[in-house]
Order: sequence, then C-alpha cells, then structure tokens
Amino acid sequence: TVFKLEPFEDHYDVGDDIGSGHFAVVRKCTHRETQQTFAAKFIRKRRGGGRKGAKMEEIVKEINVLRCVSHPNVISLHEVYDTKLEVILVLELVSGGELFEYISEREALSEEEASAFIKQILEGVKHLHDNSIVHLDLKPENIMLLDQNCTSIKLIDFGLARKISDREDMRAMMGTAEFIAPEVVSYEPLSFATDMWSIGVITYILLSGSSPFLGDTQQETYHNITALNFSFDHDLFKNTSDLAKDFIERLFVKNPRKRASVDDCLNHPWIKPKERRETIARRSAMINIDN
Ligand SMILES: Cc1ccnnc1
Repeated sequence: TVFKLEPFEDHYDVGDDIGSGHFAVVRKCTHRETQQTFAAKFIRKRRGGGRKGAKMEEIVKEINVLRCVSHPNVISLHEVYDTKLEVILVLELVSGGELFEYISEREALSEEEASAFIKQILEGVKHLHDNSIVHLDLKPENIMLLDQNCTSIKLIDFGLARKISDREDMRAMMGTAEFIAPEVVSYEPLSFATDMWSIGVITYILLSGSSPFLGDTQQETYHNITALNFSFDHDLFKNTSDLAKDFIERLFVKNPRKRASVDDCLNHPWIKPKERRETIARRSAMINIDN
C-alpha cells in the first residue's frame, strides 16, 4: 500500500464537512491541478498508548478492503495520504446525502422505490460477499445517494468491514474435526449472514418508517433481536404486499445458516425485475404468429 507522504494541502483545497465517522471527519475537497472533487476522510491516528484515534492496523484494514472492491454501488478509493497525525483517504465524492435523510423527509417509501433501493444495496453487498468481505455496519447512515435528484446509492463506510479469512483458517482454528463439539462447529462469529440481517432491518425501515427491534434501552433492543420480537404493525404495513413481508421474514431468521443469502434475496420475486407487460405481450404475439 503506497501512501503519499507529502502534505495533503499541497495538492488539495479542503472544503466543507460532509460527514463524520469513528475518529474521522469527511470533507469535500478539490484537487488543485485537475479541479476534480473528492471526499477526503481524515482519520486521526492513535498516538502513543492513548485511546483516542484509530489503530493503524484498523486503518490499513479499511484501506485494503476498499482496494479490493470496485462496483457502481460501492464507494471507490482514489488515493491515500499518510501524515504524522492522521491518514487521509481520498474517496469518490457522493453528494446526494444519506439514505437516512431521504427516508426521514418522507413518512415511508413506495414499494417500488424501496425495492429499487434494496436491489442496489444487494448488488453492492453481493460484490463484497463475492470478494469474501463482510461489511458488518450496514445502516441507512452508511448508504448515500449519488446526487439529490436520482435514486442511485453507494455504500460508503467500511470502518468495520473485514475480509472473512477463508474456511481453511476457520478449520485450522478448530483443531481436529472428530472431537469438536457441535456448538464450536456451528459457531460463526462472522459471516455474510450478519449483513443479510441488517438488510432486513433496512428494508423494514424503508417500508414503514419505523425500526423493527428498537427498544427504549439498548438492552431492550438486544432482547427484541434475540427473541425475534418484531411484528408488521397493521397501521404501518396496511399497504405493504405479502411479497415484501416475505422478503423481510426470510432475513429475520435466527439461525444464520437458514437466513437468506444475498443471491437468495436477488432472486426473491419482490426484487427480481418485474417482467414488463410489453415483454409478455410481445412473447404472446410471437407465439400467435407461430401457431
Ligand atoms: C460522506 C461521504 C463519504 C464518501 N464519499 N462522499 C461522501
């Protein structure tokens, strides 16, 4: 990983804040020579034995994840600057605001709009999973619209994302198979299914404007999650199709092995492209000609 060491300000003009994350602030910036605009994520380094700032190994992990991915629904990394106090990720700029804000401005979205957003999230997550990467922090704040007047989205924050070591590492960690207890074999600390649960929560929120497991305290929320304590409140879901509810129910499954995968979701009828009426009409017209 080649990090640029010269001062960031020698090449970029720094603009307004456009977001902030863990130990990080994101500012719009312009490359002076090319006038190209980017989002610069300034991540404070942990100095000495302090607790503030991110550990270099975490920063490098986020960078390595970003360098492995290239997909229209995933933010791209342009270059990295390494300075004494911080690491600066120069990222592709998206300026349509968070999906979170987009939802808040509306009570809830139409099913077509929600399905179109979820399809893009699934496409981006499929690219991550196909590259053995789990995001682990999928939420409306980490999903941004390309620009105000379009509904293209990008996943933006990979602070918690990580490459899932392949099965071999897991097996090595487990010791000799024949003596392993079932709970150790099925223990999946990290798995792609973790992201799929989050997509279920995001879908529920897009369709209803309310959060399925949220309690008054964090402890109550955790209880609701482990007890699968959710319902399709009649008022909030009276206009929601059974297909949409089935899509969500396939994700709110306790056993991660039984939970729908990203491919299962992309093939679910609520997401699959609805065959356009004219295609059906054209096909039947062809059949009539043949007969
Ligand atoms: C907040 C943000 C992050 C990455 N790209 N554009 C905006």
